[in-house]
Amino acid sequence: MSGERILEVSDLKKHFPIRGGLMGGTVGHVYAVDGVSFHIDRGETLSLVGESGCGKSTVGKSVLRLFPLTSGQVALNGRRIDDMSPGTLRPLRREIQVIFQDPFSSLNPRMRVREILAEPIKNFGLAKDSADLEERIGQLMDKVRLPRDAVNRWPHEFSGGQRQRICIARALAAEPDVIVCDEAVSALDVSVKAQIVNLLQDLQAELGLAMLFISHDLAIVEHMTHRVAVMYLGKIVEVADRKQLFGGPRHPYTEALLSAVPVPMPGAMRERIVLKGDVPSPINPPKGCRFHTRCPYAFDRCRKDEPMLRDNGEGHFSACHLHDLPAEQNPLLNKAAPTAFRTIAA
Ligand SMILES: Nc1ncnc2c1ncn2[C@@H]1O[C@H](COP(=O)(O)OP(=O)(O)OP(=O)(O)O)[C@@H](O)[C@H]1O
Repeated sequence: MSGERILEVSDLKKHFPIRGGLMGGTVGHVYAVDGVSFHIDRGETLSLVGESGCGKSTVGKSVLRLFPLTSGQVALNGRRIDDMSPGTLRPLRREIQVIFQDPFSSLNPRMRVREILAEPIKNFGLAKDSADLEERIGQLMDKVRLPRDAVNRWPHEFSGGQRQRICIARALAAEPDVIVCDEAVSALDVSVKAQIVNLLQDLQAELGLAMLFISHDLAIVEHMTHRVAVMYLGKIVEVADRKQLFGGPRHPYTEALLSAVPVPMPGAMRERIVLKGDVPSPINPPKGCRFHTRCPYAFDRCRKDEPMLRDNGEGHFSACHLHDLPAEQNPLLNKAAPTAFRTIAA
């Protein structure tokens, strides 16, 4: 990785107003994203993981500026885009592209593949002439390993995996620096999933793309990411390098999430940690640490003070009061082996 910062997000908040009452006024807010910071460098993948409803997609949509932000900053290639007018932002949209989960609904059924790929090239004025346009379209098909003559076909003539390749080609057509993959492989069959992940990794290495990989599937993330950020109820609770995070989680929520990831080893299984209760509502998040209502290690302070995300060693960030206890009293540091690798005979 070059260390060239492509995307920088600082204290991002997105609160959706809840309308109600007789006059239809604002009666509350959904605190979907409530103070999230991260960065992604050229050639790097940051995966954003967490249970459904924790705010992952809202982070993705916020950095794509699909709606106005409540507060915070988003810098793309060093320029702030969070407060840009739609007109100023339009040409910069080339630099950040998205691949959504459902390749069936994200392609216009009335456009052939050629037109789908030509659209961003034309919109951003990237082709010199029609011969250049045609060559670019051909090269995009090569990049995603589809035959060039398939450009004359309609989206419904392709399988799910092939359609996702077309979505990737469309994202690449704009020559972006960063791609947001919002559950981009979640709807695909297992074998197709692996092929698309491999393709994304190859393209990243070839083009130096930065990737924000939004996923609830930790088994996929473990296979392909550089760093991981774990979200819970609108906040990032842990960020670390892939090996650090999977090898020794420093937040009880991450520890529980990892305990549910299957181990690719016959006869072995992880010691499963089942969290009590449901995820609280993002309309009225718990005071103190948002995770304390479900945390197996919660103590008094967790119910009162909100823990800050901070470096608890070697760039491994977590937001948990346990790290203020003496090491021998910190249950996260006193495992026989890190949860992710602890196996017990089946
Ligand atoms: N437009 C909206 N208006 C009101 N609330 C919203 C809106 N979009 C999302 N939310 C709420 O914000 C919270 C976070 O949603 P978000 O889709 O970002 O979560 P997620 O982690 O991506 O979950 P999933 O994987 O299920 O999509 C949820 O409680 C959701 O209901």
